[in-house]
Amino acid sequence: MEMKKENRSTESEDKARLAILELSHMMSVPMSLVAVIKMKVPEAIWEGGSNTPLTAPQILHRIRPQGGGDADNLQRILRMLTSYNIFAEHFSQTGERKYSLTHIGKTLVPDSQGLTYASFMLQHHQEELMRAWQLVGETVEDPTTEPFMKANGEGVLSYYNRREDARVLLGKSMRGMSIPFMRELLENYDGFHGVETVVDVGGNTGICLQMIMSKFPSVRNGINFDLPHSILSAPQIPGVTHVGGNAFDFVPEADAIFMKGG
Ligand SMILES: C[S@@+](CC[C@H](N)C(=O)[O-])C[C@H]1O[C@@H](n2cnc3c(N)ncnc32)[C@H](O)[C@@H]1O
Repeated sequence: MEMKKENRSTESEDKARLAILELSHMMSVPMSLVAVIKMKVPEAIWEGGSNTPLTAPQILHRIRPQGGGDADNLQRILRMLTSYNIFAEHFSQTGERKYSLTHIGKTLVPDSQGLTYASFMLQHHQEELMRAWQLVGETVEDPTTEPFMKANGEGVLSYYNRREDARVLLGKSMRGMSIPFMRELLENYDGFHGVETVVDVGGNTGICLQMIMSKFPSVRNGINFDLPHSILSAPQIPGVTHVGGNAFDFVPEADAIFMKGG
């Protein structure tokens, strides 16, 4: 029997329903990604560059050599992340599912310098930030206090000031993201020729400044300017002075200002 036209959904309505279902489950993607990073699944598969496709029990054996764990649940997580192109799925002749890393998955494995995007993912999904995200609507309904403060009983600056582990994670996440980016940028940009003093506003550990100065010897003075808590863990870098302050109040003088966000 033919359905009445008004009861039939259009193709775009079908797509809309699928899209809203996917959005409703979106949380499963970052949470599963964080879980596999914490369990060191990408390193277990990569194993020094072999990237050999492995079954879930084989991966479990590598991450838990002492035994235990649930391979079926690990496989569920791997299959879901495969649909987001983190892992590639391979079928053996006996029908077993095996998993290797895609190019995206490989970004979660530390390179020869220990750099990885895994720290960036962990930084953005730490418990205190996740609690604040649950209150994002309050920025509209009651913007008098920032969500981080409402959720955690202290402001974000005080949190990073107090928690060295959080500062270290932030530093690692910035390095993992910024060093590959800066390598690429400095290969193609030569605007620092002849410049003597550069201030990096929001420079965090000062790594971008260090890379600029090693490519452009004319830059003899680097000023790494960041909020006071951020420069607490900044390492000593020859030629770089770490200055604490708020860019909305002042920015130290220099020949050139550099600024790069995450
Ligand atoms: C996303 S990180 C970028 C770090 C670095 N530029 C990089 O690309 O690796 C942003 C930095 O800006 C700093 N920041 C945020 N607000 C600031 C302000 N008002 N004044 C100075 N620094 C600030 C943060 O502390 C943090 O280190």
